[in-house]
Amino acid sequence: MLRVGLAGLGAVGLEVARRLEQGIPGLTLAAVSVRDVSKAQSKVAKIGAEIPNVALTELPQHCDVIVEGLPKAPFAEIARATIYAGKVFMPLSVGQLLENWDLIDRAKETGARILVPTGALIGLDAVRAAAEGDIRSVTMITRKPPGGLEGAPYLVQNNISLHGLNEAKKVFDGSAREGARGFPANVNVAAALSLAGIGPDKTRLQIWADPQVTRNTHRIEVDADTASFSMMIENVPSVENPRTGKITALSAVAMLRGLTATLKVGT
Ligand SMILES: NC(=O)C1=CN([C@@H]2O[C@H](COP(=O)(O)OP(=O)(O)OC[C@H]3O[C@@H](n4cnc5c(N)ncnc54)[C@H](OP(=O)(O)O)[C@@H]3O)[C@@H](O)[C@H]2O)C=CC1
Ligand SMILES: O=C([O-])CC(=O)C(=O)O
Repeated sequence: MLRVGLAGLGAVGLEVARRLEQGIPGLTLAAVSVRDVSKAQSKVAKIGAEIPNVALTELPQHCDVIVEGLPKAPFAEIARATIYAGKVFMPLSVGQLLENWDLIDRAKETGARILVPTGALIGLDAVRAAAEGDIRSVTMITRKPPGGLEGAPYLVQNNISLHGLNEAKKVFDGSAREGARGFPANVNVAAALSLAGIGPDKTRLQIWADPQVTRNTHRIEVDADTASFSMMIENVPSVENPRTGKITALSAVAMLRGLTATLKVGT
């Protein structure tokens, strides 16, 4: 059995916990790291009773695989602990991976693996395949309800107000790296896309605050020597955190399942 640990039990962590509790062949929920055990326990009864709640830095001692579903601030703590311990690290705060890039070299030394789920996005299988050839351009266009973008550092730093918006407004146009830095709770998907394709500096990103949309919408356009493709996903917001699409947690579950599956489909 592979022992899974969950760092954070919000929209991502709680759903992954529920699915593990229901049973996934070859995987067991071994430990969690949460701030409020009683809050977690009201949703997954075994937490704190049979499943230990431990400090973030201790989680890797109890587990083979860690799924990270934290805000930006504690990311580095769990990422470092997991990678230094040579375990499998599955981050959802992918933008923070770009900010802690030294961890890739450290993982090569310790034997750790960093597996990034497709998350709230689509089509990273095709982008990875195209990257084996020559990709000319990758562009992502994200549309979110203005409320979902409120408080983003880029908006604050540039005095961009979304108050009373009644038509779509482009609030960012730049590289995936700059976008992930300026909107750390909003476009981890752009960081993942960039890692699958041509990197965070060449991947272009537009972010629109759009009062007409109720779902977080991401469109990808890729031009490569092997194929040109465009794909769009409209994410249903999760109950625990409306900024996070429901499919994000399920993407991590699908990736976990793939760790032990006999038959695995997709690149
Ligand atoms: N890659 C992708 O496609 C996507 C990535 N994301 C990203 O994934 C991450 C998780 O998202 P989501 O689940 O919605 O986030 P939530 O805000 O719903 O949950 C975060 C969880 O982390 C807990 N937490 C905060 N600080 C600590 C700490 N120091 N130790 C332990 N637990 C802590 C919170 O606890 P408490 O409730 O007590 O504060 C909460 O349970 C975010 O960075 C988000 O931006 C989101 C969507 C798509
Ligand atoms: O859920 C989404 O649509 C994407 C998201 O928040 C992120 O990438 O951080």
